Amino acid sequence: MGHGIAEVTAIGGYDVAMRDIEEDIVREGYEQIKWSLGKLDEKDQIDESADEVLERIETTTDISEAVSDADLVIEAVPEQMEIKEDTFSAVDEHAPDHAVLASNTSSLSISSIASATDRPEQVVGLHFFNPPVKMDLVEVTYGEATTDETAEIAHEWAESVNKTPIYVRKDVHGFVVNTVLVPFMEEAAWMLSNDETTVREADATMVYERGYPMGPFELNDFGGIDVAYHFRDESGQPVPPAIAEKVEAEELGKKSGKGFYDYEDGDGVDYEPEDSGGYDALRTEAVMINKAAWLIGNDVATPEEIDIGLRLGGSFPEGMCRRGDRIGLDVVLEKLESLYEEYGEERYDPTDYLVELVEEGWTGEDAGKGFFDYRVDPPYHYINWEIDDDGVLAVELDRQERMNSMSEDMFAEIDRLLNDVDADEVSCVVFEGAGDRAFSSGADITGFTAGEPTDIMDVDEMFQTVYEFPRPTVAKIDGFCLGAGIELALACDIRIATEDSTIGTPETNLGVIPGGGATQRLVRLVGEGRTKEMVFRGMQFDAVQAEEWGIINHAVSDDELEELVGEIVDDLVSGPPVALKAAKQVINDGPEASLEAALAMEKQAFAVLSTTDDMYEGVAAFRQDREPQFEGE
Ligand SMILES: C/C=C/C(=O)SCCNC(=O)CCNC(=O)[C@H](O)C(C)(C)COP(=O)(O)OP(=O)(O)OC[C@H]1O[C@@H](n2cnc3c(N)ncnc32)[C@H](O)[C@@H]1OP(=O)(O)O
Repeated sequence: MGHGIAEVTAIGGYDVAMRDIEEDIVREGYEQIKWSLGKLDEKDQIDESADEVLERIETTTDISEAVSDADLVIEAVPEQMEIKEDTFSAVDEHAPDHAVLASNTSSLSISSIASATDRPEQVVGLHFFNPPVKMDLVEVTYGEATTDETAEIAHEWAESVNKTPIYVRKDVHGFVVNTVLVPFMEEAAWMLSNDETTVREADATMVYERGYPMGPFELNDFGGIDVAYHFRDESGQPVPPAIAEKVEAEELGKKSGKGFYDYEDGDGVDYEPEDSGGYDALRTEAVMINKAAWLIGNDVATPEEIDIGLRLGGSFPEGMCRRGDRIGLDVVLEKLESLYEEYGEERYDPTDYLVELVEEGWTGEDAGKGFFDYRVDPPYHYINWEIDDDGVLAVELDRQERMNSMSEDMFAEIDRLLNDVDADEVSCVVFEGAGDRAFSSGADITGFTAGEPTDIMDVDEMFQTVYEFPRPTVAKIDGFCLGAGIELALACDIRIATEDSTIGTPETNLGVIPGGGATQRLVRLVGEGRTKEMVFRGMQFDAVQAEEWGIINHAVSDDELEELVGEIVDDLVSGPPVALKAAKQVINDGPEASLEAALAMEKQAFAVLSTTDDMYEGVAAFRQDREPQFEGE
């Protein structure tokens, strides 16, 4: 883990001294960084060359040499308190007074670690997820003595190396992510121990019916069953027998060849969709939501932070606060109360904050408020947007952990934004994807088996809203643009992409067809033959071919993208708003009418426009040889 953190830090532009106790170990870490940077360089995922980044990393076995001029020291030694304390005490002795000392522990107390130093107020947790190069999340954890200033320095530093930090405001065991995530595995293990489920039934239900990326036993095997065991044991909590027995038998999961599944003599993870059902998913989710409520009620984290943590750290399709608001907190509370009555276990005891919300009637989205407030300016979780002084509405699809794939919520947020925004304040809309990998990789596939067919069919509303939005829309594509991603782009008026972006309609590979308008919009754009070939074969190709086929307007180099989109936007901003609106309407509606009717539509629009102030302004500007100043009147 240490070398991964060193790599991320160097990619972020910092000089790094990487220290381990033996030359061989530190060299091995360096070689791994070199290999990883080479791969990133090859895939064009770093701005500099691998060698340039490597130049910023030096290795040593001498702790004083490593830390004597450091501003930030990040420890990633084995998870044993004694080793942590020894390391912190040595670092404290040699690091400059101003230096912040951080621990990458995932389970030990920051306060205890800090007590080995004379500067506990400058000690903080910086918990990375594995591998740090790939995983975006960092938990910034306060110890008892940590000052806001120290936590802010750590938070800002994490942002500066392109990570997404969340604050963990109290030093609680498991911090934010594991506090909520561990019950996902544990509750299933309790149910298995009580013969209330089977491994396959639990995994299949959570994946195929509830949309989680892995089942609880699959996840346990993946992360190591001993890790789950120690997590419980360290906190003095009883361990589910199903987990303890596996650890005793040294069946620790994938790494040992056998866990809940058999990876050596069996088929490994082998549950099927038909195994789902029967498992009490709400029981698991209620316990997790109860934990989330406990974190909020005790000022450890906000609902936003918890949900970002679960999405980025646990690859969950949505956070548990959002999920709780959807399920209904009254339903969750009722479930917990009945479990508490039946089993008497502390984990079912509803936390005060959850009870308070329900008593106040704030039971979730349907009530207008739950963990989140949906009443005024409901939150946008999956898109970022702003309108600049020129009226350019920039919409960024932001679900980077899943290639900006579109969940039901993201579809709804785009639709809501375009319906709620005052179109008169908008000159044009530009859609793009957050991060540097994708515009959007399509609809969220994990939602396919979890949702009702009617929910999935509802997505077309958003595409239609985009298509009919009365202002010009532009898709700025850089990276994967697949499935619903290209369908959103096709609903836009103009599409610009970087040359190596991947455009395609892979839906038939999933046994479905495009459902956001591609079959119809593509056929109108590129004809039946090409549409059928693309859709039937689930084709994906680069933007140069997409331009050749007429699917996008321009394929440009990485350097040219901003410039060309900027030029187009400038033209749209300075164009005559009423005429652009009319042009869009006539161009959109014309093909659905007979030529005669379409020409009549155009003629009528022309006639109306010829009475506008903008037309007089256009003509006057032409005569006076100046740029027109259109007012949209
Ligand atoms: C009505 C509309 C219907 C549709 O749109 S159907 C969906 C059509 N789209 C697709 O079939 C594309 C699916 N995605 C892919 O094929 C690949 O991804 C890419 C080629 C885009 C990229 O591949 P790579 O570079 O190897 O990345 P990675 O590890 O596959 O993706 C990173 C994380 O993103 C998740 N992800 C990507 N696309 C989707 C998606 N469309 N729905 C849900 N998750 C997605 C992955 O699973 C993974 O996640 P983890 O890191 O947890 O393993």
